[in-house]
Amino acid sequence: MSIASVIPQTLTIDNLNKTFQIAGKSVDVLKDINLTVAPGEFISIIGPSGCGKSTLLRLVVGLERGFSGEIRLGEDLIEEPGVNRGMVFQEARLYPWLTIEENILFGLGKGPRNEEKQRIVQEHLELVGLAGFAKAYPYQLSGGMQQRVSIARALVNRPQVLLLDEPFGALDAMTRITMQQEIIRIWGAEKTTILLVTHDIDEAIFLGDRVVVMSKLPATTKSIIPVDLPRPRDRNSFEFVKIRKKIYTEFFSDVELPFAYSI
Ligand SMILES: Nc1ncnc2c1ncn2[C@@H]1O[C@H](COP(=O)(O)OP(=O)(O)OP(=O)(O)O)[C@@H](O)[C@H]1O
Repeated sequence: MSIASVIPQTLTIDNLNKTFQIAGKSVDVLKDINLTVAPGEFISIIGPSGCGKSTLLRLVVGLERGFSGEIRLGEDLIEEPGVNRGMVFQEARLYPWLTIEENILFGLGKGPRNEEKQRIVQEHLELVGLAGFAKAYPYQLSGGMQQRVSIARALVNRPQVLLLDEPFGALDAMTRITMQQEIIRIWGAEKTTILLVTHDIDEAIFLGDRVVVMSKLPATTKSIIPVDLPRPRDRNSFEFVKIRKKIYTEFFSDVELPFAYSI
């Protein structure tokens, strides 16, 4: 049975604009972003470096203030962090002096009673395939295992929306592919809505129900490409390669390349 008991609601991003002050100048980073994410949908987000992908996730998780437009989960406006959203960053960000179970417990906060907390932590360790590592310390785990712990910590409050900011960026190619399969397994079990930022176009297609391609600054949603392929996906299938080509074309349409490059 799934750990999640809360049915995810629609995430709505309406006319979102975000400006930063950088070196005394106003820089428009996000411009008129509109995106409606269905409950349980998996959205991949790609775009040029510095276009505002992380900013978008930080706005959805409630870490960033001072924007115009609206972000809603169901009927509720998002204005600050809350347990209905969890975030995983590129690096695992675990506390090195705490064991794996203590790291996950830390994410759980004050809510449940002690025995209940132990049960929840154990369930999440099993969910991410680390049942035997409760008493280990982060330094005793590989990078991929540490990242699984941070996924467990983000899921422990049963968030409706999981925000993944290049979560596999620091991993080697082999571990990365394993983690992609793991996240699909966890998503299948939990039915959590997921927004994933990645620089890897294949990863975006392998994982997402739709791929959002953002433009360079000020970033808009340049195109949203559905990936209507059954899972598990074959990265070498004709249909996959066709979508990859379409996304490459979209991705590079406003980017000047420093050398001759054929897509
Ligand atoms: N706290 C901040 N204060 C001022 N400017 C910021 C802040 N955070 C981000 N920015 C600026 O906003 C823009 C977008 O940054 P962001 O990190 O969201 O981009 P990104 O698309 O995630 O980049 P990358 O793909 O390289 O990780 C950049 O120009 C950055 O300098």
